[in-house]
Amino acid sequence: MEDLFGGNIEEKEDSSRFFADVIIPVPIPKMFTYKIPKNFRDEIGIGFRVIVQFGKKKVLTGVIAKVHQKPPAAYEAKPILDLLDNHATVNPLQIRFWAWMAEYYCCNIGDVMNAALPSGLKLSSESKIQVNPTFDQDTSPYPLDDREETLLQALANKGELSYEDCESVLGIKSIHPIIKSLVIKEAILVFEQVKEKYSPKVESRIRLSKAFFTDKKKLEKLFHELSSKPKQEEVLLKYLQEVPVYRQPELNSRGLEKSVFSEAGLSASSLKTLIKNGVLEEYKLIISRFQEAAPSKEEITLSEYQEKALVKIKEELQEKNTLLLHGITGSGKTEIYITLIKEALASGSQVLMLLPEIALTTHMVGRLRQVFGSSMGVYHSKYSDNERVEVWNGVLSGKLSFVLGVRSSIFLPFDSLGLVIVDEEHESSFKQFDPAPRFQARDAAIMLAWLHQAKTILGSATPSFESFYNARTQKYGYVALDRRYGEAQLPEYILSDILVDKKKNLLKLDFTRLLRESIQEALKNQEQVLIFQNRRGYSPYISCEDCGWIPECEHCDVSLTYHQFNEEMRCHYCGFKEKVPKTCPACGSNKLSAVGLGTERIEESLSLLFPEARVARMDLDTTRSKFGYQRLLEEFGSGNVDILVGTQMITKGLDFDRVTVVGVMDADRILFFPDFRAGERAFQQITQVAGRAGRREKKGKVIIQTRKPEQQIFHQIIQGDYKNFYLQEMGDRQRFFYPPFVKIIKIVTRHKDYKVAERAARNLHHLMEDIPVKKILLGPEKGLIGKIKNQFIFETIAKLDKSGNAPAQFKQAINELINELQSHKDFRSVRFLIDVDPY
Ligand SMILES: Nc1ncnc2c1ncn2[C@@H]1O[C@H](COP(=O)(O)OP(=O)(O)OP(=O)(O)O)[C@@H](O)[C@H]1O
Ligand SMILES: [Zn+2]
Repeated sequence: MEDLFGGNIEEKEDSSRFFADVIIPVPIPKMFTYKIPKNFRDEIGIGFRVIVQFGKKKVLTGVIAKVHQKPPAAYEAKPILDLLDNHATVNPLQIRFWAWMAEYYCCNIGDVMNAALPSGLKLSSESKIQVNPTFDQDTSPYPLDDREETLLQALANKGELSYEDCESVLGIKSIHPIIKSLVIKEAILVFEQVKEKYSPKVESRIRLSKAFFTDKKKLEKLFHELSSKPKQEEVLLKYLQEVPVYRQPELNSRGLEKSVFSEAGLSASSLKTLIKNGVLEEYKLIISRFQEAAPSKEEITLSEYQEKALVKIKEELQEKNTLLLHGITGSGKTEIYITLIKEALASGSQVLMLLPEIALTTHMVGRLRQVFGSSMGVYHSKYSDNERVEVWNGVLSGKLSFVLGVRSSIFLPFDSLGLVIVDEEHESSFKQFDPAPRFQARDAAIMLAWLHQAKTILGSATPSFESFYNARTQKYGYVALDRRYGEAQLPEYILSDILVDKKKNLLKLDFTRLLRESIQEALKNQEQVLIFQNRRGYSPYISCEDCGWIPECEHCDVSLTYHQFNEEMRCHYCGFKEKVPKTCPACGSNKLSAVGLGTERIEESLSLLFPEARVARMDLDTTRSKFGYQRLLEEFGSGNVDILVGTQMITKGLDFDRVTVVGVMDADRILFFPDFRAGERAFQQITQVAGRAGRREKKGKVIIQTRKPEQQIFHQIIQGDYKNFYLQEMGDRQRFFYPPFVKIIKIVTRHKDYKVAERAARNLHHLMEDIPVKKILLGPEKGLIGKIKNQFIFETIAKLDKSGNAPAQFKQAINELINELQSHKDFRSVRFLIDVDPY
């Protein structure tokens, strides 16, 4: 940088130069050393955010990992351009955690930083800027200078500006100090992608106009006039009844939510007239997600069994750091967590509770909010970036000592965790597949807890085999809770043979007679039904009855899924879509038929079979909008829906009173999936969805449709015989070298040219054979899906001996091999991905 920081003067002071190692959010496997300008030297420290130049033009936010006096040997250190904080935004424990994650999951610490920090905390030349909707210049305590005002004006006109736009608006080169200042003044928000743009929730409210509010006489006169207009009078009376402004004048400024009037059945046009005549006024209030909510007083009393489990948990945690709470569906694990969280908070520790994305419902949030009020933060991926920044800062300032969140909440700036809870720990969505870091949030949470010397509780009705294995080998503590709370009993299971019904002509629209009759019965009793099929869309594919042609994605090696709703064929891997062909492009036949079962088709069949029932569907396609999932749950909860069809979204955590029948449409599909965990997953998914039935007095019924009812797994599910199922599967895993007996690392090679991808994968494979650790290498093989988004995919699977440091050695070696290969000109554009524990 020119002489922004008085470069000339610094030259003379060589001996007192200081340097900082900075983590920057780029996929490069190291930190960069920058020079600390003299004017920052006393203020800067580990975990502070700084603005640095990277490459020729880029400006990035980095985080300081280390301050020292050693200049880099290979390059001339550039100066840090600016300091964004006057305190650490990231604490040293987090930096250790990031470093651990980068090493364990074979990625760059910059990738971890990128995943960890919300984009609002990462100002860069790629950032976009918007006005903070809650900013009000008239009431803001911070005056703006001319340039800031110009920029704000431009933002107000344009809606958003890129970093470069900001530079050209003001005609200057280094825009970051101005942006930084506006962020501090809370006038603007920084974001990364357009979809993140923050629009706050606004509520329309009504209050009494000043003239009437301050002058009682005037109001009396008004009532006199309104006596001939009873509807308007009614509206005004309602307001004064809800907001007694004469007894408590301070209440008027907040007024009353507008919807209160319509909900009370009062005339909307009268309200409008009163506003027009200046009696009432309407204003907009921005609703924060972080409303002050006071905990409610209500105390929970644990049942005898819950109490026993609690005592045992505490006992076990005296010795063990991690504990598996194996409590059947509906056993009341949540209430046990609540008691433990309360105790941890009372002792001054922080608490983190992780839930899978789709289990983080209003219901769960509401339940915990009742107990913990606004000292609890909620961290959800559907929240805007700005809301995530608020939670981050809440944890940093100590305002939020308890966070309930999805997998990314492990990155929040906790500094004294005492307890970490991972609920539904078996859930596969704790694993992040793309992009790097490809971490398993449950495993990472255990590491995080260890760094804090905190305890971890893993909870599930159907534990993952890894966790159960760790419990059986005494690495984890173990507490079982095998009784449902209250009077509720486990449901009755019935296997329904699809082939038998088919032969007898009893199969109608893919429903066996038993399932149809059970649904009918439930409907008659005004009970609710869940139908589970883990496949969205109408049908997995369509096919020509004459020549067998199947439409495929142009960019991926998969067939297109038929979505009847908008008459489209869609690729579930890259989003490619096209209209459904009228005739077969291969042979011209017009006999194209839908093959297989998706949720859309089941929804349609249900409407045909039960025309009087209200049917709804819950899958990725119906829950894309921010509140889509929530709305469906509310509809179902309030009884507006009789039958809910869904993918694995309906298997998690739902706790509704009136569900008595659960149908599993096609259990074989889950069971015969080509993956070593198919059995484990089938056990988990079927048990979990079954667990939604009969959670109150009335016993539930679960009907499993299958073509192979003799399969042993079904009988183990029915008997709740997790242990024997586990033992049997573990025998196979040991014989065929699968986790938890070995460590698996998957190495993926991708390139747009098939030959190049294959050759690179082969080369790497050969090189890996020479890594001197005990291992089995499988591959390289075309991926299960051979091409995604025009990139051909080859995979090698390494199975490593878990003992000793074989995995660590292997990881280090592959990183080096990949670097070596990539320096070869043929392979420069090949992408190699390493996925540690890829399941
Ligand atoms: N001590 C208690 N007092 C009152 N109600 C309770 C108590 N314990 C549990 N419940 C109620 O029992 C039901 C089941 O509890 P909860 O949802 O915590 O089960 P769970 O173990 O999480 O089940 P799942 O694994 O199926 O989600 C809930 O409606 C809950 O409110
Ligand atoms: Zn595709």
